[in-house]
Amino acid sequence: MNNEIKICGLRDAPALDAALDAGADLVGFVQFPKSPRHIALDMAGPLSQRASGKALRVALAVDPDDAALEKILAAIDPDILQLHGRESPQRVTEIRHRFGVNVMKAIGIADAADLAQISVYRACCDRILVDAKPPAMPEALPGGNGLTFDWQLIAGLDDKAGLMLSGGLNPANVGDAIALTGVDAVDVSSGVESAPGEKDPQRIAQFIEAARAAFRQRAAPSANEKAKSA
Ligand SMILES: O=C(O)c1ccccc1N[C@@H]1O[C@H](COP(=O)(O)O)[C@@H](O)[C@H]1O
Repeated sequence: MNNEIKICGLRDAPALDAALDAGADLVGFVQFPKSPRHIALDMAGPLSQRASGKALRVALAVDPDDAALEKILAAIDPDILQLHGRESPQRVTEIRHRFGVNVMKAIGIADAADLAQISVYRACCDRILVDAKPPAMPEALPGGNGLTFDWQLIAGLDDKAGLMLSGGLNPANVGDAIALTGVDAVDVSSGVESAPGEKDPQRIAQFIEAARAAFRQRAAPSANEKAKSA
């Protein structure tokens, strides 16, 4: 993973095109009927085809059984399956082997104790997504709640390889999130919307511009380093 930006929860061609035109590296299609970002498979399939070859296509599912997965993978043909539920490491391993799909497992982070899950899932996943832990309310979604968590927890990790940061990111805070945590990849959903499920093309472009600027800034040598090498 190298300086990647994912725009998730795309439900129509204008929103998808806004993400692709602005340079999104990954685009996500949510398969979770309780979410305002859920998209029916007969619509997700053509959208995914439209993105093929332009960005990596991510299908997001929450504790899917094999029958649901078969349908999701057949319709969306994703490059990556994002598992955003309570899937155990054993279930993730089973899914990867049974379906031959790359898996990104979402891990909810609220405090330092949650970080242990990163190494547990690293052993069985292709990528890890760190997200804010959902609030303990029956109506809360497993993700897409627009909530941030303490980024210092990620900043303090020795190994950030393969980590994608999400949770409450938006055009105004993504630059700080990248600078502070040092991650190579970010993901956003509700932070680029005008209303739940309604993507805002301008906010998508602003988010991608801000994230790219932060990645560039990090790659640029500091004035101190320049002076030393002169
Ligand atoms: O977006 C949703 O509705 C959703 C539903 C169920 C599981 C995950 C969901 N979204 C993912 O959550 C994170 C953070 O989202 P946000 O930026 O805080 O809104 C992101 O990976 C979304 O793809």
